[in-house]
Amino acid sequence: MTHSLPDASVHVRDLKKQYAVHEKEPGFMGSLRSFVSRKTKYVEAVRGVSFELAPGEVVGFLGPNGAGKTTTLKMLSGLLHPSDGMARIAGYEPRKRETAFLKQITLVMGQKQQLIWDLPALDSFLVNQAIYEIPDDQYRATMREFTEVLSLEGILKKQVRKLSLGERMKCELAAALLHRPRVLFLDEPTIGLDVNMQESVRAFIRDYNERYDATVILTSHYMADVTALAQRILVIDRGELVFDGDLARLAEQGKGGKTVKLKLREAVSAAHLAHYGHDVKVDGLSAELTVPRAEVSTRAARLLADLDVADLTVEDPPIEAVMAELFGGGEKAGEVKEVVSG
Ligand SMILES: Nc1ncnc2c1ncn2[C@@H]1O[C@H](COP(=O)(O)OP(=O)(O)OP(=O)(O)O)[C@@H](O)[C@H]1O
Repeated sequence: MTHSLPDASVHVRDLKKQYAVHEKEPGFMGSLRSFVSRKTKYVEAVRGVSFELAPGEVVGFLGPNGAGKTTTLKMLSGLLHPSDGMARIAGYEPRKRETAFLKQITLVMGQKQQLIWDLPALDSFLVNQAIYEIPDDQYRATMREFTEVLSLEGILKKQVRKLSLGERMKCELAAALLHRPRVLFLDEPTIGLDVNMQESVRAFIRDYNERYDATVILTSHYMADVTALAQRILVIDRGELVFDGDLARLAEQGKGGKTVKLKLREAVSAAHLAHYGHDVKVDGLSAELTVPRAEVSTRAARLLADLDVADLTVEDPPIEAVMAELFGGGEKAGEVKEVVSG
């Protein structure tokens, strides 16, 4: 399909967001005291993030809880004003929220809904058609396409409140993309969905990206979403970008070594395999063990020389393991500076 569409590139330079949080001590006296001396905390949620995305690029935006992902996406879609720095999306400055900009983007938040609860999804679609001034023929064509790719037949006329979570999420995505935006900010679009539904949502995003050459920034706690869709990964930690590169390079950041998988012709005990590596697992004639990254070739050569091996493969650890190793799986909030203003 050919398009004469505007450039869907994303430029972000030194973007920052500081939240001011006014604190109040508990109880009535606390309320009174807060009239006299208000305690304000500043949360440095995003601390100078820079990156560029080419049109049509799909990136996974990862990081531990509270790292600043949602805050960044809200700034890029113009919902939040940055405290400092610059963003340019498809040639527009998001903070201005110009109509032409809003027609080029969408923000989908898996935990928030935009569909009207008591009406069928179709009614919300018509509202969006009016808001985004979608011509009738384009609306019909997009509806046909989405109905097929997302299997929406039969659910569009049901009250949204009566849909399952997965059905509702499919309608949410359709509503959010009905105006055919070129830049997609997807914040946990598959959260809470079962594995099959996650796969349908992924297939839809992939199809949309290919059809419209859309640029996509995707956050997800399900690494399968990221590995299935993104060529490039951005990792944010405590408000700062700590990694920008492809998945394989991210896997190399882990110190946990590589996984060697073996198919053996003769059974070998786990204790014996422990001479070649750690985290040994044996299941009949299949075994796996972890070996240090720098010694993969020498250990593999020793395994092949010493044992009756039918097949040997070397794999990077799953990306979940790398992320858990990098961030310890713990929660990290933005850094807090305490200031008292009277
Ligand atoms: N409205 C707000 N006021 C004050 N602090 C906020 C506000 N929104 C977010 N924060 C704080 O800013 C930091 C970044 O939050 P953000 O929601 O952007 O992180 P996240 O990476 O999306 O996290 P998660 O993966 O848990 O959704 C956190 O410390 C959070 O508590």
